[in-house]
Amino acid sequence: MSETINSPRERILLVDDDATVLRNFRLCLEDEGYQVNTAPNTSSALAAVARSVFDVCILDLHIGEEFGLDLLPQLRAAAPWMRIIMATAESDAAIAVSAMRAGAADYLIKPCEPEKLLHAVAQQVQARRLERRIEELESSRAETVPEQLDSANPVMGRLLEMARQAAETDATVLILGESGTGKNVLARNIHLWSMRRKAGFATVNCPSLSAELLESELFGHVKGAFTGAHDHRQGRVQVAEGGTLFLDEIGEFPLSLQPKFLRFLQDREYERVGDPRTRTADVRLIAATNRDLAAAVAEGTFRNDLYYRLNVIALTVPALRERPEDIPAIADRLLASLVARYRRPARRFAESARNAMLAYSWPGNVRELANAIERAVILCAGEEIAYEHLPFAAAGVTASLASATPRAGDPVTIEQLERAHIEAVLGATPTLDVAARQLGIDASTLYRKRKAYGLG
Ligand SMILES: Nc1ncnc2c1ncn2[C@@H]1O[C@H](COP(=O)(O)OP(=O)(O)OP(=O)(O)O)[C@@H](O)[C@H]1O
Repeated sequence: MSETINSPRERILLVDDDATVLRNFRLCLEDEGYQVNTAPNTSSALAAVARSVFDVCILDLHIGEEFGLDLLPQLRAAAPWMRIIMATAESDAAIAVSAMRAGAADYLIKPCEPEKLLHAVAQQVQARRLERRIEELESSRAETVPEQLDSANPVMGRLLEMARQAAETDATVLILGESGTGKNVLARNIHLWSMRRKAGFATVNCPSLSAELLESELFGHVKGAFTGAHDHRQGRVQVAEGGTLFLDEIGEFPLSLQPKFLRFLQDREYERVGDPRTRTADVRLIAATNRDLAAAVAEGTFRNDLYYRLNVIALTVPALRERPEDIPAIADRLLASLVARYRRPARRFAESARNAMLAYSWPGNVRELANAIERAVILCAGEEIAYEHLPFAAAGVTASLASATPRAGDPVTIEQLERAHIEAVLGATPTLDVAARQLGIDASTLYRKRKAYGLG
């Protein structure tokens, strides 16, 4: 599949044996921006529905020798979400009633003026959009408005720039980074920055399901496909049609299902569980993981070819300790939203709290910061959140460190500032080498400075 700029356009299927009607309807609908496919008989209509996802179908009552009302239940079974408008040359109330009973959404009398056709289609498209929106809301996480993403940190700033550029294309994006750094948030923002923003964003949480259930969750299943499959079910791929499919924790994707997923990634083709018909999807893929996928490939738990297919644009979200300059702004935003949620009096952070938040290494990243602030908002009875309200005691950041840590602009010497910075970085990183890389100096220089400042 080509990686092109794509807008979410509703797909319409026209089923009619009259070539002139097909042509006229098609031109009229395409002019309006719809994506239109035509089928001159029932078998090609069923084949089209099996291949692609349509939002609306205009079904002629008489298709040559065939009767549209006979095809209606088959179309409904193959594509229960598709809104069907029956079209006929005669105004016959009895047929209209039968069509509606059989599941048609509307009824159109031919010949009809373009305005009438467009009006009827627009009504059904609107209904489909609403349904999709509900499906999307149900499938997405509780907080549907993604957090604002900007950064004062140059590495994170470049990453956001790349993410915005990638959002304009259909390229697959792989988001890497420690747990809690905001990979989900970034994925949802990429969707919102893209042309696909009006269509669905569906998340699949890979580790929460067995290989069988994950396959059905992704691609859907038909009734009776396996024990417990009491009904047809559309997969997340279909919920995301025209939009974005987000695979969270792709590193945990079951090895046995990886070949099927690789094929989907390459061709956007798939089958529902229990249904041999091949379908195509129009979705953009974003995947995220906190695992080292290259290591998983080396261990044999992740397919090499899948890794290369996913790794088109890789964005590594830095840990919070690597972008401390973002802590104040994120903390302020979190404070404002949590205060509103809990209707609590806290309005600002005391200096001691700000210093402690800057000095701490946040191994759980933004998630841990959010939890700490949530706790503080609940505990704080006044307007100012102080060091005491933050859950640091157990984490090893002392009040004296917090209150004594100098910041840029404070009336302190460069040495005092350097010492505090080195101490904080040493506390936040696992090894001297990592600390040296973060500080932008070589390990031997850091070793000397550590000794000189008496930092152990
Ligand atoms: N820039 C931000 N501003 C405010 N809150 C944020 C920001 N980034 C992340 N968060 C919050 O931090 C928490 C963790 O974010 P998210 O779930 O996106 O992280 P993740 O990297 O996907 O985590 P995991 O790897 O565990 O799935 C969420 O509650 C999210 O709302």
